Amino acid sequence: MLKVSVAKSFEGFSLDVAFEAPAGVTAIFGPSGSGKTSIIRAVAGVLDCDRADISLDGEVLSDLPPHKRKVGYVFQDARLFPHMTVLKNLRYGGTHDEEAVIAVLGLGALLERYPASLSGGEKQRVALGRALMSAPKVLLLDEPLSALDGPRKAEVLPYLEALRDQTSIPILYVSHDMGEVARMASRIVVIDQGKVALSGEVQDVLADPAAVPFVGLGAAGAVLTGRVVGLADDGLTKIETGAGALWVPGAVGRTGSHARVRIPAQDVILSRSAPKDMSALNVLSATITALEHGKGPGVAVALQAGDARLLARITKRSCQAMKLKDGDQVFAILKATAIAPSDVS
Ligand SMILES: Nc1ncnc2c1ncn2[C@@H]1O[C@H](COP(=O)(O)OP(=O)(O)OP(=O)(O)O)[C@@H](O)[C@H]1O
Repeated sequence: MLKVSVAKSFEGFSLDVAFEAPAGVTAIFGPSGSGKTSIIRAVAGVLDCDRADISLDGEVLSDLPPHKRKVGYVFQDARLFPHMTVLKNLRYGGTHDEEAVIAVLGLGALLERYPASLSGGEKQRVALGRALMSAPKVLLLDEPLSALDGPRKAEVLPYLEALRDQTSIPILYVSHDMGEVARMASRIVVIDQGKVALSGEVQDVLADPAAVPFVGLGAAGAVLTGRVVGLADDGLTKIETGAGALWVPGAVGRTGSHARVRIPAQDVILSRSAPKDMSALNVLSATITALEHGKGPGVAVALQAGDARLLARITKRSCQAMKLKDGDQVFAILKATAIAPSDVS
């Protein structure tokens, strides 16, 4: 377990946060300038803090200089040495588990190449490999995909997921992109103006109506976990989740594999009665557990569907017309095509 408690004042900005990150991915999410990079720099030991209590499995890191902390740090840009081959860049980090690292990041065919000949996604994979070969006990990823375009991101994400699944160290993952967070992270720490606004399991935090003001309307929404049942002839995949069965577009994973599906709050429609003669394929029976009226025209509606939580964002007008209140039974309707392939993993 990584325990972080740090404070630092700059002119006009002060950071004061405390959170814990177990093995696996903890996302550090927040708007630009909220203090995410400062947190990462504090853990790495390169920010001179006013207060720093950082420990890993009981061992105090904050007293150690950066090179003794055993942290791997990957930045937005790969920062590779241009005059060294990929292999030499990797070995600059160390030689820990070299074969396994090269395999998990798919670097075998790139080893003799120089950074100038690599795509942005390939460079980031090398930067990840270099960090891993130093045998880190903590991995710090500061927006590792933000400099990449959509297709490059999509190319690197599966490698990041494989890395996540094969390592058992805490990974702090800074990102602005909730789709990425929902895919990669099991926990999230939401930072707002240098403070922890919310933290916890991704499923719980994102389905919490109180998260909407912090994560933004577009990012709010549930993350459901489930198992792939199979691909139908018409190109839709069935996923059995705690909230019920969902149909999502395209071929998604092997039958029996684990899947996560992000359901953005703004893509959920509510109905009092079971819809008939309607094109939407995904209709989940749910109970309202909370209603949070925003400052604008919207209401965030928290729902319990089976053993999963969902979040819907509807208008105040609809909420009044339907007379919705806590404890009401409703149907949550989700159009299959609204589930983007990148939101399923
Ligand atoms: N060395 C410094 N001197 C003065 N102010 C600083 C310094 N480092 C960071 N800050 C300020 O601290 C605040 C938080 O910066 P930080 O880079 O941690 O935010 P962030 O959430 O990572 O932002 P972004 O998403 O844009 O990278 C900003 O207002 C920034 O200007």
